[in-house]
Amino acid sequence: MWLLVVLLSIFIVAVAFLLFYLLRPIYRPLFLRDLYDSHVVVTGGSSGIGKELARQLLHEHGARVTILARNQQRLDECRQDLTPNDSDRLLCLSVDVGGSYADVQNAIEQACHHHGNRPVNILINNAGVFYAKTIDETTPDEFEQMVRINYLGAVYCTKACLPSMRHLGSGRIVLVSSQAGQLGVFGYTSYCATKFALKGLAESLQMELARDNIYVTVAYPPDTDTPGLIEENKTKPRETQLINETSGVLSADEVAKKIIVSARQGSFACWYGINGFLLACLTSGAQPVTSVLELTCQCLLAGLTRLIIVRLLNSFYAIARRRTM
Ligand SMILES: NC(=O)C1=CN([C@@H]2O[C@H](COP(=O)(O)OP(=O)(O)OC[C@H]3O[C@@H](n4cnc5c(N)ncnc54)[C@H](OP(=O)(O)O)[C@@H]3O)[C@@H](O)[C@H]2O)C=CC1
Ligand SMILES: CCCCCCCCCCCCCCCC(=O)[C@@H](N)CO
Repeated sequence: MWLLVVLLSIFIVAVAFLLFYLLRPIYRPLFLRDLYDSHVVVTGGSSGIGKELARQLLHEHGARVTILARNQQRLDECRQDLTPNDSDRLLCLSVDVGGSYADVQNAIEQACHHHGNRPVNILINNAGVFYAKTIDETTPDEFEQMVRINYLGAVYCTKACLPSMRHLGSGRIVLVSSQAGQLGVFGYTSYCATKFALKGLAESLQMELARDNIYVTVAYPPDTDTPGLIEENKTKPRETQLINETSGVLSADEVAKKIIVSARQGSFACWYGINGFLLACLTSGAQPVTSVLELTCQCLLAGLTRLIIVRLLNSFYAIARRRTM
């Protein structure tokens, strides 16, 4: 008798799991309804984190996506990879986001027009360049390029998308910073500054948008396995590499996934792993509160995270002092 009950229970659980799995295509769109057919602009969407964001948004959330990046050949390849059947749900436009504001504005207008005059529901400012070099090795031109693309690019795209978001009465703006936007790191004098700048931008912006039902998210990924990182590693000082290893390397897939979740929830900070969590507590400063649980952790862990970072800084400074040359 008991054996029968146990076998029956196992059978019921197995059938439930099978149904749960088989019915995924039907119930998933119900949960993801809020992104289905919405218009998401991903800057720097032709490579790495941006490409993965575009892929997930298109294929897992049913969104309409516009990718902005410069290199036309890379955009064409990306289009082939993401939509081999040439769907009109993906638009790839060549524009330098850190170039002229008029060009960016024009690209955003074109994007809205292409997607049936849908305003931009979510803007993900992800385009970025990074050269890991000390201040002596970084050229003035590289400093300027990083400020233009990493900072001004985000300002221009945000400014161009805001009027239509305001008109719609809702929206999300994501700024892809980095853990190097939360603490200064050897070899990132130019890069860190542009990533710190995004937090200042985000805090002021969120205050200005308080009445508009538009939420700002800042993402702080650690090293992420992308073509950009492979390029960066070619010139990365050993010191920078050793410091970055503290937080390990993530896949672009993991990084993109949490950016999408955080943007949907309207969380102000998007962090990764235990180091990311502790850094987010340590650097929460005067940022807006979007989760009571996070606020509780920030208050309770303030002293402890400061002690942890001072301990770590000692080891980072030891690495920096050992430099020979
Ligand atoms: N990979 C990592 O370790 C980490 C990355 N980040 C940040 O994540 C973002 C993406 O990084 P990742 O995926 O590695 O980068 P990749 O180098 O792999 O890709 C960068 C993308 O940005 C585009 N881009 C660069 N400059 C411009 C520009 N002026 N106008 C428009 N598009 C531009 C590139 O296309 P094109 O050159 O054709 O314009 C490309 O599509 C960056 O902001 C980076 O700082 C944060 C933490 C860690
Ligand atoms: C109390 C808190 C403890 C937390 C530990 C902090 C560890 C610091 C590690 C710094 C990692 C910086 C990665 C930058 C990645 C990046 O942006 C480049 N790859 C360029 O793209």
